[in-house]
Amino acid sequence: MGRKVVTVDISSFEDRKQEIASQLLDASKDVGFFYIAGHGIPQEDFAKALKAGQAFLALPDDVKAQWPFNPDSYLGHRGPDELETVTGNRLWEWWSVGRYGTGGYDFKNQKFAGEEWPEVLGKEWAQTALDFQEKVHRVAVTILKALFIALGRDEAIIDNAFDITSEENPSFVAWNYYPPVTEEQEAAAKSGKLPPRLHAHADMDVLTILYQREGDIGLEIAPGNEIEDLSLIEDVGNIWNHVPVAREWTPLDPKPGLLTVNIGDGLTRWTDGLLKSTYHRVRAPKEGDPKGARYSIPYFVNPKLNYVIQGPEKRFTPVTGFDLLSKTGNAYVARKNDPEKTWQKKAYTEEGASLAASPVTAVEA
Ligand SMILES: O=C(O)CCC(=O)C(=O)O
Ligand SMILES: [Fe+2]
Repeated sequence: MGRKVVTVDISSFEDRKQEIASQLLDASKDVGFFYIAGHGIPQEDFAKALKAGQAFLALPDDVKAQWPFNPDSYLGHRGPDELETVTGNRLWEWWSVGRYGTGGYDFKNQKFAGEEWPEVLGKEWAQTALDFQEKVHRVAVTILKALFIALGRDEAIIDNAFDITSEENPSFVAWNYYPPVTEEQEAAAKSGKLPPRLHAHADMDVLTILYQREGDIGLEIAPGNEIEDLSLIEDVGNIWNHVPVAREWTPLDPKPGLLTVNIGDGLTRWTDGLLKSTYHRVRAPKEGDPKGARYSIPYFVNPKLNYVIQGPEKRFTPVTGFDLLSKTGNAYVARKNDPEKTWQKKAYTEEGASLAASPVTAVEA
């Protein structure tokens, strides 16, 4: 069985709007993940952004702890307590910044409170993060406009809701770091007990633009029946909250020069379920896989803090940009702080058990 994963070339958008729009709509109604060519971002920009993230992640834990994860803005550092239950090793680490670094919210004035950057890395660091966000944001806006054109909706809505210059713009860039595989993890993997490096989830945002480092395999998607369960999207705090079992996983490996893009829960809500937010995970390394560190750079695109999104059919309750972030962020923290670790145990047992299932191959289109 194959699943069609499409590559859409978005170059010369003004001249090819309709063609790009219909290709993106097909990809988004079906698989919800696609590759983007012709995005215009040179390879050295990705290399520079990767280096910036690596520089932060290489700092000592007590330094990184100065920028703890803020569950309302979804910004900051997560990692030291993300230990998996089988071997006790750290599986995953995360650092994210928006237009104002990791600055929190000023609730009274409904905007970001001020800039906060890791000055320990020098002044250039912030500029690199800002430049990168600007470039990927442009790609995101093009894709969202194309989808709105395909749906017969006003593309000017996109310029307004995703205005990068607004003090209410909460879109952000993140770096995922998956440490090298330890001997204990290799042993656990052989007996099929190692959980995924990043467990199955759907993104909470409207759109995610993902840079995957060349050679860093492991990303898998599970489109299909599961996305029909729209009650999971109705719960805004859904991200990470439930454990999909017995899914069929399709590898979505990095392709040189292409970006990987996926529809998030926010766009599923905004289109009354038409565009699909798809489960994905980073599987545990298998025998014969590279044992080194893995990195990826997602850019999560969200509407302005007070911007309300709801589909024309009003199938889901309206939510703001702030809701999408804070409800998922706070659900994550609550789950992590559960002394019984109920969710983690369930996730690791059930997902670990389904790892052996043979994947469904991606068919190029
Ligand atoms: O590391 C990857 O390839 C995927 C990351 C991801 O799904 C996420 O950050 O939401
Ligand atoms: Fe994701």
